[in-house]
Amino acid sequence: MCSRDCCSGQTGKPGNSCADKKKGKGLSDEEKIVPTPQSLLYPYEVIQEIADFIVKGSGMRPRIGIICGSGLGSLADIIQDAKVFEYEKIPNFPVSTVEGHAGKLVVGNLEGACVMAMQGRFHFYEGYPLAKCSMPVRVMKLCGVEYLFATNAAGGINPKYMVGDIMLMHDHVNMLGFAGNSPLQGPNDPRFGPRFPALVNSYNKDLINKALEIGKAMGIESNMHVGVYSCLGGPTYETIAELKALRLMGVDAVGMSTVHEVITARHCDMKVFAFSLITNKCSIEYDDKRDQEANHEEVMAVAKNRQKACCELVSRLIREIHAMPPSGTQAAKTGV
Ligand SMILES: O=P(O)(O)O[C@H]1O[C@H](CO)[C@@H](O)[C@H]1O
Ligand code: HPA
Repeated sequence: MCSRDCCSGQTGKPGNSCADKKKGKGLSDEEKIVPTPQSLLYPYEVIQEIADFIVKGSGMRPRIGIICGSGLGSLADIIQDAKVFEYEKIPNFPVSTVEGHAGKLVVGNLEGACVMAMQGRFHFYEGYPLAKCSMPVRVMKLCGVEYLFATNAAGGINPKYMVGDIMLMHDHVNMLGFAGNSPLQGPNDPRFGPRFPALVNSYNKDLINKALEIGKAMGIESNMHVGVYSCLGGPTYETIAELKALRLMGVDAVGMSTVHEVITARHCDMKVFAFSLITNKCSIEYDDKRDQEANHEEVMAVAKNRQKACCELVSRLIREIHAMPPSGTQAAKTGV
């Protein structure tokens, strides 16, 4: 008997079990054109298999997960005693298709803490459903990760933001959610989290405050902000009218990622720290004479220039977390 929501109560009917559907047997025309709900793409057991592969393959049980934004892959290069998994070699893992996203998962030690870092994330515009884009966050959870560090390259809408500044995210506007899309769409598996997760206080205030202190100690406080990020579907950069609308909504920085990862992390009760590296200023006036069209080469170049500061911020924050006692039972597990 299958316990999944998609076929519970249907066990007596040939062609209606998950196994039959996988084999493509007995589907009506109507069923064939109905898309699979997002949450059924990666059932708990498949996520568990991927997590087991990583924990066994690395011999480590990470406590902190890092997602490297465009051009910020060097965050994973500073990990020591690293075990590197290419995405192609991880069972059931998607592949990275965007320049500046190497497609490697790095597990090792950073500032004494065991971490796992994604050198390459998955975006909606690559053609992946949101649940697939954020599936690695659930893998992190089942590996034992308590803290998600999500980083991104973003355009600065707040006129005070300069190229190279760092914006600590304290909230988001989920534009893909406004359009009716969510990584949590479909039957809910309570082993991950509740049907209706709350998202207020998603971005851990203690970690934001610690990061601000670290920024001060690094002498970059005037290049650091706390603000609101919004994710659009991409791959086009925004029109001026869209940027004006986002600014009216209180958005400070815009990108094409992170929000669905944060939603997935909060659903399974991970603590979240996220920041945007401002790689370009978004022009929100039609008569702006400056040549400010966003482009990915510029995004990558700015990220490369600022990677040292980003690495230092992440390292120092991880050092502080490592000094704190583990909060959950998962984290209390050491070794494999
Ligand atoms: O959000 P990350 O992955 O850092 O990348 C940002 O940079 C790319 C556009 O230049 C988009 O993918 C946008 O989301
Ligand atoms: N818009 C959307 N995504 C981005 C941008 C931008 O201006 N810069 C980097 N990623």
